[in-house]
Amino acid sequence: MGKPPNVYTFAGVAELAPSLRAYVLSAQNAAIERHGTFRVAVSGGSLPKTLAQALLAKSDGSSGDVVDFSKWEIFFADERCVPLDHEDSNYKLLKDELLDKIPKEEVGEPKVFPIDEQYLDDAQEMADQYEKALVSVFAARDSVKLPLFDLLLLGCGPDGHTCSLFPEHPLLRETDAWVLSISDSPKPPPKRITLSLPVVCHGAKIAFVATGGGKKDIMKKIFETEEGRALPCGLVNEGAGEKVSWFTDAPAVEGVSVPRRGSL
Ligand SMILES: O=C1O[C@H](COP(=O)(O)O)[C@@H](O)[C@H](O)[C@H]1O
Repeated sequence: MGKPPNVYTFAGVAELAPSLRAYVLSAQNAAIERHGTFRVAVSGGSLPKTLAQALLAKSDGSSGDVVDFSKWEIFFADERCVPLDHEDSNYKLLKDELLDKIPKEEVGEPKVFPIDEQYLDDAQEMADQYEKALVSVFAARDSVKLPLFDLLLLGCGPDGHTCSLFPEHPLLRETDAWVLSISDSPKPPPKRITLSLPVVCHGAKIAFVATGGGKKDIMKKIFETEEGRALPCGLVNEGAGEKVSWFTDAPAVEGVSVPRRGSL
């Protein structure tokens, strides 16, 4: 690995949210400058709530602190094979926490890429169709080896999983596909689709948000042990190095020694 990931720590979520906002908007502004759009992959779990707290806050009025949702293309880092209005749906979670609360007249409306509900019974077909959606946005599969997300916003499960990439699962060895299916997820629901590890690590920027005392043990494992470095979150740290930033609160990293603590 080159340079290690950045780890930012705040007293709590209220203190973390403004820095997450600054980080996301810096990625947004750079992406719009580069290619006119901001392509983001978003996780479910605890992330959408914190993200909403960051993005729905009032702007400080500076030129860089403007959310331009009209330029956002939002994809799902992983999704459960359930209807879009199901309690387990990552899309529903994002919709309830963030999308439905966006003041569209002020900051525009993002283009969102949910799963296609007609493939709910067939996780592999669902993954193939989602990959096709990525191909249509990120150019032809043959000409682009991997899709380049401007930013991936990820969670870290208490077992070290991220997206729907679970510890020791054979999907971690996948090197070719962009989107994978899983039918034996150890965390319910069992049928899901997920971005592959190479796609995650290829992202221009990758942010993990891990908050609360419930993450302390897994953070210790990821940052302090060999075993933890082989967990999905550890593999992203290893594969993407300094492109990775961890947004944590004090309870999540209490007593954890991290390689590089920074301030934004
Ligand atoms: O099942 C999932 O869990 C992870 C982690 O969730 P968290 O609540 O511990 O933050 C999440 O990132 C992923 O998108 C989701 O499908």
